[in-house]
Order: sequence, then structure tokens, then C-alpha cells
Amino acid sequence: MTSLALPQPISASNQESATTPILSIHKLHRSFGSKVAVNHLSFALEPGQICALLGPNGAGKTTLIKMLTGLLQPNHGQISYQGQAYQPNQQELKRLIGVVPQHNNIDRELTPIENLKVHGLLYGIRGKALTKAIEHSIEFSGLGEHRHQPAERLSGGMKRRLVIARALMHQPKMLFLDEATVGLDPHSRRHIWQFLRQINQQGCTIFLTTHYLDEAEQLADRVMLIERGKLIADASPSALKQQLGSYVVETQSPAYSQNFFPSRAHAVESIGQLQNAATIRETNLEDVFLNLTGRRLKPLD
Ligand SMILES: Nc1ncnc2c1ncn2[C@@H]1O[C@H](COP(=O)(O)OP(=O)(O)OP(=O)(O)O)[C@@H](O)[C@H]1O
Repeated sequence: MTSLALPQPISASNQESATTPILSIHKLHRSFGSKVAVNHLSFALEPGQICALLGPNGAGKTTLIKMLTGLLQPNHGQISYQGQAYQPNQQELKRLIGVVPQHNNIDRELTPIENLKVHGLLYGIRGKALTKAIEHSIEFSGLGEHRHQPAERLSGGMKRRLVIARALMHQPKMLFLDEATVGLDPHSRRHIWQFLRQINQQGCTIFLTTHYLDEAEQLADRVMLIERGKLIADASPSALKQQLGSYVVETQSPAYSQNFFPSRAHAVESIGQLQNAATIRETNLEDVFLNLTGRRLKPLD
């Protein structure tokens, strides 16, 4: 591969904005013994964004999400939601966010309706409001026909939709998803993307981790890339691709190489100077990831 100068991180959080961020963190830090998982991380999220957090295995994504959702205490640093300092177990904050963990933590013996009811009760939803919230969640997740089946009989995609619908039952302003579509077939993944876009259009800010770069490309208006607990890029998918060069010329022999160009015309011109067969294509997030980290992002099993 041709060596390229690493692009400087673009910081979307440095852009001026009149709105109060829905979430802002300042120098957030967490280590486990001598292992630093999240290293003095700072950024802010604007309401309505869909932000994808990417990083190699062990980069600190789950640790960050756990701190942001109150499951893990930071060693240092501040977390604020809507301009207010976050206190773990603060009821208003619990209502402000919804969490979809990496593993489906539904009760497999309970039906979708029963799973939703338990969650609603835990969030203080009662009576008619609870019945309405359950009906809405069942309809929204497309589980109408399966409402009375034990959850263990649902397909992987249906279980995931149930977990997402459950996280939204109390109408959070922000939804966290850790590997929302891991292990799902392409059809179920697309269905969930559609679901997430719909939630976002209704005003919910989304912060997700994914090992699928096409997912980040399709869904996110902002991509944050972390490595060893530090932010190494933060921009829209198109800005990240432009920064590298919007077109890539690849040669397969004598060795694989990639060269990036700002336009197709520049890429075509370069082919004339190459002695080996080459292909031209648009740059994608996989190229960005590879060039920033030196590694390919492997899907989780
Ligand atoms: N409870 C823990 N005890 C010790 N080390 C931990 C613990 N949790 C995480 N770590 C370490 O912290 C680092 C970050 O882990 P984390 O799970 O946040 O990464 P990740 O980016 O979510 O990884 P993956 O993509 O594989 O899910 C890793 O080196 C991990 O081994």
C-alpha cells in the first residue's frame, strides 16, 4: 500500500453552534489497572445528530458507552446532558437516554408485550399510558403477529427490534446503541437502519458503535474514530473521504497499492502514468479507517 500522510483530525465539536449540546464530555478518562481504555476524551453532540463511533477491537468504545449511560464510573472528567452535569442514577437523566446493549438482554421466556411491560413499569409508566406505550412499541417494531410468543422464538432481527423499541418506550431524547446490527442478515440490518432513521427524524439523537463501515456510511452524519481511547478523527463521512481523496486508484500487481485523488479526472489522468492494470473507484470509509489506523475493521462475530 502506498504510504500516505495521515490526515489531521477534523473536529466537528470545534464548530460553532448556537444550540446547547445534548451531550458533552470533557477529558473523560477510564483505565483498568495499567490499561487505559478511554483517554481524556472530549467532544460535544448536537441534538438530532446520528453519530457513529468506530474503532478497532479494544479501542474503548464499549467503555465509553458504559460511562455515558451510567454503567461505569469514569476515573476523571465530566459528562453533561443538555448542559447539566450527569450524576449516575439521576432519574431525569435515566429518562433522557435509551440504551441498546451489545447483547440482547430481553427475557427470553417472556413475550414481547411482557418484556415491554416490565421495562415500562421500571420507568414509572403506568395504567393507560403503559398500554399505549406498549401498543406503540409493538406497532413500531413490526412485532404485531408475534406479540404473544415467547421472545426466544423471535428471529435475531425481531429480537433486536424489540430491544430497540423497548429502549425507546420512555421516549428518550438520545439513544445509545452498541453494535445494533451485529450478526444480522443484510435484510434485517437494512430494516433496522430504516427504523433508526425514522426515530432520528422524530427528533431522537443517536450515538452508535458499529463494526460495519457501510452502516456508518449509510446512517451517520458524523463519524468519530477512536484508537487506544483517543479520538483520531471526527467529521462527516463525506469530509473524511474528501480529506483522503474522493477517488482511489488501486493496482493489484506487482503488489497491491492505493493512491488517492481529489477527483475522478485526476484519478483517470494518473492511470496513464501507471504501467500496471489499475481500477478507479470512489473512496469509502473502509479506506479512511485503513489509512488512519493501518488496519482493516473486522466485523464482530
Ligand atoms: N472490566 C474490564 N477489566 C479490564 N480491562 C477491561 C475491562 N473492560 C475493558 N477493558 C479493556 O479496556 C480496553 C477497551 O475495551 P472496550 O471493550 O471498551 O473496547 P471496544 O472498543 O468496545 O472493543 P470491541 O470492539 O472489541 O468491542 C480493552 O483493552 C479491554 O481489554
